[in-house]
Amino acid sequence: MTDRLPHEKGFHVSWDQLHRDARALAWRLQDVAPAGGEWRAVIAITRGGMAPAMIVARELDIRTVDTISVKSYNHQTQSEAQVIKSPDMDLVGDGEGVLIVDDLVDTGRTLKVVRERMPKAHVATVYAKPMGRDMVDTFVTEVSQDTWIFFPWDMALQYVEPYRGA
Ligand SMILES: O=P(O)(O)OC[C@H]1O[C@H](OP(=O)(O)OP(=O)(O)O)[C@H](O)[C@@H]1O
Ligand code: HPA
Ligand SMILES: [Mg+2]
Repeated sequence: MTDRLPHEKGFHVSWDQLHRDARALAWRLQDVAPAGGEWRAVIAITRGGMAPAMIVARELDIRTVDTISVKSYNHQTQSEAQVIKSPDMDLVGDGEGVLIVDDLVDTGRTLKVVRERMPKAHVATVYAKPMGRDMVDTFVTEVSQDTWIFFPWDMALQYVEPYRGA
């Protein structure tokens, strides 16, 4: 995971916005569905991919959903990703006809290891940053590399002081 501290900008996503954007992703995916029009399964990249994957699976009426879990390790400046939970590989095979969903691509490290496992799968994210964009087949919104995306599951409503105090 990239450190959020050096990021210049923040892009705050509400549940409502995420729902709309994940639906927009499903809409785009309809047009690139495999021959016959059906994806065999959705694979969510945990944990951030689970909410978008649920929405996409609902919109496209895909009932088979599995997960892959990828953990990033930081060894000083070098960061690498490892699969710590695989989907059912009998189901997934080489990924043909399978849709992989994540909330965003940033550096592309997560998707690199996922793609190695399922080279023929279609990879979709809701948001994308330029460094990782080429790892994704379909996405909805691009933000700049120096933007940190804040997701609704990491946020809480909070009181804010008015601009002018009493
Ligand atoms: O393109 P990358 O640089 O690899 O970054 C993108 C990944 O980082 C975040 O997941 P994270 O590993 O923080 O775990 P989480 O989904 O459980 O929050 C995000 O949900 C993506 O999966
Ligand atoms: O911009 C981001 N937001 C949340 N999680 C992330 N993981 C990598 N980049 C990001
Ligand atoms: Mg993630």
